[in-house]
Amino acid sequence: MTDLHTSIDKFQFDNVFMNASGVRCYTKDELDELAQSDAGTLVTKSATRAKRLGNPSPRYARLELGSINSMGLPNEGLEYYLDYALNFQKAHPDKPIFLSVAGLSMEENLAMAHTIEDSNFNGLVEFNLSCPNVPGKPQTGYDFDRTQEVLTNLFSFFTKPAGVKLPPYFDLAQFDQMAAILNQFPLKFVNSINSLGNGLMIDPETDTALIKPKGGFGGIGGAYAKPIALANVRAFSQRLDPKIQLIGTGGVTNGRDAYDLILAGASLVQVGTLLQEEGPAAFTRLTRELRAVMQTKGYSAISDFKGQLKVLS
Ligand SMILES: O=C1NC(=O)NC(C(=O)O)N1
Repeated sequence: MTDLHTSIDKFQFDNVFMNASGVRCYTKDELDELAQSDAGTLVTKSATRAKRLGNPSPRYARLELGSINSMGLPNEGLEYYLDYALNFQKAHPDKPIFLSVAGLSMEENLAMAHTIEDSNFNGLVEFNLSCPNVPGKPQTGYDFDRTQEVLTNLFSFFTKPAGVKLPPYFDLAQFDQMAAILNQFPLKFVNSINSLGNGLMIDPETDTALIKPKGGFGGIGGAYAKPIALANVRAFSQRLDPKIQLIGTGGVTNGRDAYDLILAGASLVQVGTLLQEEGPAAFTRLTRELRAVMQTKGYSAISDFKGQLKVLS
């Protein structure tokens, strides 16, 4: 029987699949649905200190090969998700979960990190450095000096297990530069990628941008993202200290897509657009399909093929 068990640092998960932050994880009810699904764990919607309404609708649209979104970090505020996480870990001590935070400033990120550090949260924290959709706010992950500064300040006091959610990079020199920064810090994981920032799609009937915020600019997810996600996971798995594990996010529509992210080096696989469109039952299908691919290949465990992408010699 194929085993989908995986781990990050000391944390064990009985299944490689989980949601991508922002998808079906805004409310306690949505989070409970994820917890009851076949997913191995879950991550909360990226939190800001205070509750946010986010951008005006329409702010999400399904596309032929994925999705476009400019949600603008709508969320219930950090306390809401921290409260959920503390209750969850009491009820499910054997199921570690992820808490995602996305401060709109250095001060906000550090303030939220202090709140979490001072709490009894015993899961993993995902610092989102890559939201592309807050008007006027650049993606921290594209500013190397700022990233260095945020992580330096953060790890001057933060001791809980943490990682970062990165935007996609498209230049090998950027992989080198970013990996050199990330390797300086006690990160447990790097999650690549967030949506392909600031795409644009058009309604053919009305010649109008599909979504309202930012003149129609928004993050692109789904099948469009797969080759970029594979490259980013692979590039960082080749450059990061082995202590820093990869989470692969982007373009997962079936078991083979998940298998490919694991081949590229991912220890966990996050699902966004597909989960948004198919619901938590997607995890049951993905699990079945990944097991089938593994069986075909003669693998019985994730470790049999993780990071084993071959190249032409
Ligand atoms: O980090 C994010 N990535 C996205 O694609 N969208 C959300 C958002 O807009 O809140 N945030």
